[in-house]
Amino acid sequence: MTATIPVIDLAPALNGDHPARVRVAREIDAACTEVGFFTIRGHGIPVEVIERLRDRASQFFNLPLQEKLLAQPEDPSVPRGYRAIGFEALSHGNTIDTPPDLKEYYHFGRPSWPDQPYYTSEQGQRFFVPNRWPDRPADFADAANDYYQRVERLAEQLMELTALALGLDEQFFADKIDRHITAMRINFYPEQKTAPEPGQLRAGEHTDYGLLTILNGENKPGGLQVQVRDGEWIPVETAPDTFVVNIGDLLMRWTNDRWVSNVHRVVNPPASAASLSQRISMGFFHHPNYDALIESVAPSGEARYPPVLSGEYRDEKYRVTRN
Ligand SMILES: O=C(O)CCC(=O)C(=O)O
Ligand SMILES: [Fe+2]
Repeated sequence: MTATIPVIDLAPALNGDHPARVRVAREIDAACTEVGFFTIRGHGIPVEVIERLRDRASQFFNLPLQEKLLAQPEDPSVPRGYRAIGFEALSHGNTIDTPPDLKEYYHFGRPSWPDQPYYTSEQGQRFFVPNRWPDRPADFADAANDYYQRVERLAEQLMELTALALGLDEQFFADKIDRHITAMRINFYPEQKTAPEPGQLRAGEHTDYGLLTILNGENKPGGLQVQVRDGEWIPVETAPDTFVVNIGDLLMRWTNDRWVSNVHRVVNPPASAASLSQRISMGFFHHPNYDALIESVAPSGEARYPPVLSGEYRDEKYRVTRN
């Protein structure tokens, strides 16, 4: 039987009593154990918020390249602003050698933070980097900040359910994510006017790095696929008012491999549709406080990974995926 991505309705957990939360947590546990991906509805984020950011992103990415490049930091290690095709190969994070991804992206984080050493020290500045916004469209920043803040709240709620699903206190993760270093990326996969190089994809196969990725995608030719247990690649449907949630490496390590940070990729559109197939996806890469130590907690038994610091893990992944 072909595996499918489970759809989980969050509404009973967000509005309901403890037994309702436990039922939803069980669904999350099953999905993360089996495939590491699930789709959520009933999440409470208005579709207008999603559509507004999608629309502003589309306006930006359809500007001339010269104008977009004004929003590209010169220093390649700055994780903010615009990045053009050729900058990144995600597969390198999993030591697979491919040509660069056929995507552009816009990288941003929270708009502001407290004036405290955790954020402003030399180390803090690696993770709390001022956003960079283009002149056009004028309210791109507003749309992005609104979206970021709403999904940030959703991530907190999902981490409470995650703790419940793992048999931990619901607040287990609270002090590990209260100063999180989450970045968002809006990925733009342009139409393909020339054939890709051998082995070149919109996004090469990879696993994500952090806790949970919360992604709003688009069902277009040349979309997201996840590799299931028997090695088969299956498509991940992404309706406009839902999010795809997948777990990242740090959460997999935290669960001592009970949950799987699964391999996924974005394929090329078929040649017949390639010149018409723009696609946008918007990913919130929830990542713990940079000083959180990730040690396997569940289930008990011998830890399969040495402890790792959240911030170090992210920096190393950014370094190796830069093309
Ligand atoms: O575009 C997508 O649907 C997924 C992109 C992705 O996996 C990523 O940016 O990590
Ligand atoms: Fe990914």
